[in-house]
Amino acid sequence: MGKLLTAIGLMSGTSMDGIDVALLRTDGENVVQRGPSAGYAYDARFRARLKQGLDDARSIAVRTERPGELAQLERDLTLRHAEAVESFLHENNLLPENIDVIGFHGQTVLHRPDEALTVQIGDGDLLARETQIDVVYDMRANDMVHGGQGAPLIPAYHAALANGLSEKQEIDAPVVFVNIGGISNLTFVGAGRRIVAYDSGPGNTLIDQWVEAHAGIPYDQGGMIASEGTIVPELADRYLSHPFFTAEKRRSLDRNDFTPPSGADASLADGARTLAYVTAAAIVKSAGHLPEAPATYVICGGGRLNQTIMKDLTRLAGAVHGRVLAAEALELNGDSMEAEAWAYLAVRSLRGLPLTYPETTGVDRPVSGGRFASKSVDIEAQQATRQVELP
Ligand SMILES: Nc1ncnc2c1ncn2[C@@H]1O[C@H](COP(=O)(O)OP(=O)(O)OP(=O)(O)O)[C@@H](O)[C@H]1O
Ligand SMILES: CC(=O)N[C@H]1[C@@H]2OC[C@@H](O2)[C@@H](O)[C@@H]1O[C@H](C)C(=O)O
Repeated sequence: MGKLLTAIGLMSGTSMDGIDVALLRTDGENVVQRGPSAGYAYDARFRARLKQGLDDARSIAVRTERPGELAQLERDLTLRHAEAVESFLHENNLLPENIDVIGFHGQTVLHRPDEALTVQIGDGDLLARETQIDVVYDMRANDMVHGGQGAPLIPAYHAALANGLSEKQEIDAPVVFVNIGGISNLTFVGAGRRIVAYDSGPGNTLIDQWVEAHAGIPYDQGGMIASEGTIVPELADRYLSHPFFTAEKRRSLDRNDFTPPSGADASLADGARTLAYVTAAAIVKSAGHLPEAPATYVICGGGRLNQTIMKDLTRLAGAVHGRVLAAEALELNGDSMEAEAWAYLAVRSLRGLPLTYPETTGVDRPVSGGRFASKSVDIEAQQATRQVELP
């Protein structure tokens, strides 16, 4: 066992609903001690700025470019993360010196794996300065440099969690972890801890876009709207016949890879119902590319709170002998898992351990990643300046 470090993970996912924060003590390998977690929601104005940021990012050709308002947005996003850390520490009676490292995801504003281009805005140096905690950030870039899709990165953490679960008798192997966020992704954990992972299709983004456009609300709480509708088969087929599902190679997704239906395609309830079905069916369809049919599906991410998705998933996976469980049924936290993962990955990065593998992102060989921002860089810089100024 390596030295245990205390890490905070920060995730602002593709749903752009807020910042998830989680504390973890870990050696970056098998020891995972989960601590408190919290979510800090964005206000509607900031969400709108983030959405505008996706448009501004479309013209980026080199990943350091920040066209339009992106530079200011990156600064404001980072400061919001610093505030989230400050609140989290305060709420849990912790001090910056109790934390060894922060794993900072930032916000994905552009993801084009076919062009080896992925951009997460988030200024690690500024966050380290503001929080007075060392930061590891920009964790997707090195994977892409080595031929990977740059996503998903959570599988290494899923594998560590599966290790803890394997002692529980009630779990039938093989297990697949499914994260239903804005986009959905899955991690298969097979015999000998073999992990196979990829993005599995649209998650909540299409549903969110649909109910926002036609009901003025950010998401379909509990899947209530969907529960009153009927599946429109032609619309479902349009999504499920996308070449993404039949391609030879698994490809990671950008938020904009699937576009929402038009108002003419369905009523509000039927549209929500159809998109919930598409989310569930996409997961089971994508699971068809795994080495074996999963016996247990562990569902994480906000989509597990949409009961219509969960009912469809239970039925569709059940038809191929898979049992569907929400993360909480295994005493895991489906809301904070991604933030926990970023804490875990930060510790792996510090230790030079791989973050990604050929069977998770398609990378050439297992590679580590992440950039390091020291909390003390400024003090050193100031001291250097003072020395220069001495007569
Ligand atoms: N109570 C609820 N009922 C139904 N859906 C919900 C509920 N709470 C959250 N969601 C859905 O979950 C989404 C947020 O999920 P999550 O936080 O897992 O996504 P994310 O981390 O932003 O995305 P990704 O994993 O793709 O990066 C919301 O946009 C919403 O659609
Ligand atoms: C480029 C990017 O930010 N991708 C996200 C997104 O949200 C879900 C899915 O698409 C996954 O590939 C990834 O996030 C998760 C947390 C990951 O990297 O594991």
